[in-house]
Amino acid sequence: MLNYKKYKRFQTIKLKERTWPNKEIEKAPIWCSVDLRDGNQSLVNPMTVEEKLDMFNLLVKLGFKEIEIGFPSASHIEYDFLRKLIEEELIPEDVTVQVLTQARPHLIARTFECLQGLNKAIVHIYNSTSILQRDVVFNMSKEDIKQIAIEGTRLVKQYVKDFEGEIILEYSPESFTGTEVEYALEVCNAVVDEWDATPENKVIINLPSTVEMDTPNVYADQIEWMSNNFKKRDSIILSVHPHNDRGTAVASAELAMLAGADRVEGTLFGNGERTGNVDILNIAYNMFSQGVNPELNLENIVEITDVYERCCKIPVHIRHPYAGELVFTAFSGSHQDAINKGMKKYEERQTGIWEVPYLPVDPRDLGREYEALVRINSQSGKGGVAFVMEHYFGFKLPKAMHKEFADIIQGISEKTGEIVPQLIMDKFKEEYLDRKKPFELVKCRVSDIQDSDNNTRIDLQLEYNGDTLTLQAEGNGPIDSLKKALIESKLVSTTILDYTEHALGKGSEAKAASYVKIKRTDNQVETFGVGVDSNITLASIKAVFSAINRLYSVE
Ligand SMILES: CC(=O)SCCNC(=O)CCNC(=O)[C@H](O)C(C)(C)COP(=O)(O)OP(=O)(O)OC[C@H]1O[C@@H](n2cnc3c(N)ncnc32)[C@H](O)[C@@H]1OP(=O)(O)O
Ligand SMILES: CC(C)C(=O)C(=O)O
Repeated sequence: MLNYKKYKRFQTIKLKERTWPNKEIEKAPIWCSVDLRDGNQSLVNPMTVEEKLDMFNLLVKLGFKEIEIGFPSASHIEYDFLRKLIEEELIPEDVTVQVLTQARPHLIARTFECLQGLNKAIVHIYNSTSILQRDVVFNMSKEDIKQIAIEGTRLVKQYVKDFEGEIILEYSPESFTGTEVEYALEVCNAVVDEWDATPENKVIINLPSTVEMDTPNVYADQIEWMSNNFKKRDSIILSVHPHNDRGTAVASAELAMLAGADRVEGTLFGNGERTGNVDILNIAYNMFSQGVNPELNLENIVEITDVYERCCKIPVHIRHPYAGELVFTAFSGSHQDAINKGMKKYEERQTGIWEVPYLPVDPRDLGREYEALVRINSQSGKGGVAFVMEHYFGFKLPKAMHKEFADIIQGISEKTGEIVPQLIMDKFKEEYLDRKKPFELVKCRVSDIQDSDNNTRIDLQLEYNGDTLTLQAEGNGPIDSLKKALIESKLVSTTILDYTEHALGKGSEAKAASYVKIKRTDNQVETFGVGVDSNITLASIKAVFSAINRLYSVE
């Protein structure tokens, strides 16, 4: 049995009048990407300077205005990367870079050395305040730990005096979720005081769930409690930095925003220590899917995925929210049917409001294609096959024909697994368009006539079981004339039950696709036939022979 008694629950807080459950996310927070720092420090092989630059450029393109570019005092690569950004003037004017350092004198000194020449930066200092780390890592009292934060702030302040650019301070009581809130508050208030923060010169107080330890509602309570109890709330930008140990970082960030967070730190696809940071794309697309402007340029998820996979060397999972290869794909019949119908209604209604079953967002808004919405295997149904025929090849099969063709396709997919669109089309040709036995239409002339009973004459040349046949008849229209010619030939006995057609393609290249449903009167078997031709009359005649060939093919 699992030894669950080995674990204890961390204290929750008893918030009496929490307000966050009644709120909604109405605007984007200040986003800060920590891909180049928290994301990078968790990689098997941290990014090279070139890869960091690729990632930085992507983040700028996505519209991040605050980017933690690294921990310059940690390594040469980190240091050199910031120097490159500064010396080659690669930081756009509206982007503020952020650098992380422990609240330790030599690391702060090195950080400021690296920052020289920059107009504006966020200097992010941290020390762990958690009960556990105070004990096992530092073996220090609460007061001593608070002094690390105060001393770090004092040092930054000193360096700022000789620094030509603007410095914003960010302070993180690292492992906040393992810290008593009262103590975290005491440390943060001390930093705010030491910095002399004012509403005009705000300090960023970042409350990380360095390790996600509880359900998102507990994190939200902690954030709301802190937000309500800061001495100088108006002088603070309240930031959160959720990790994903329990797999609920996105929910934690969202509830924290309801609870008062102004700013969210996270990464693309949630890369970061252990199970990662919060996935900023996920939160942003969630907002977008609820009609809230995420204030990031997220139109091209394919490009975002490519750069991320290249720089981090981590593949994006096929089921990753919004980005995964399969997240807009249905294999199962009932989902395919609902998507197919929903897409048709969406196109017909033209309301501009997206409402399609199973698809929380329009894949095209993210730079994804509709084709991948439906893929066919043995779990698929007739709606899915019809969707593929229409969206890949332009054939709008009549509703009554869906089952007939889907059954043929399922017969194959049950044996072979997934069946790709081109194979579906190949089968469609084999079954309907290319049948030449027992009848092959060699020539066909349809002419208008002046007759009291009939207005059309048809002349046909056919190959039939190795013989050449010529048939002709008069009727009201081409199909009626054809029907009469076939009856007179006595080779078949059929009734035409249904007929539809539509244009295939556009402009001068357009063809007609015709569908007929025919019944064999001797055995009552019914089937569809399909004909395609640039001449609409010929398309319908071909459709009749397609159906007849299907009905008589086994003889
Ligand atoms: C939650 C987070 O993600 S925080 C960010 C973590 N990121 C990184 O650590 C990546 C970059 N880090 C590094 O390159 C290195 O760890 C450095 C440069 C920061 C420090 O390197 P070193 O001093 O050689 O080693 P190390 O990290 O093991 O230092 C541990 C010491 O720092 C102390 N320490 C750790 N954090 C702090 C802090 N915020 N303030 C003061 N002391 C600290 C520890 O108590 C320990 O002290 P001890 O040597 O007396 O036992
Ligand atoms: C430095 C801090 C913000 C951090 O990365 C964390 O706590 O996870």
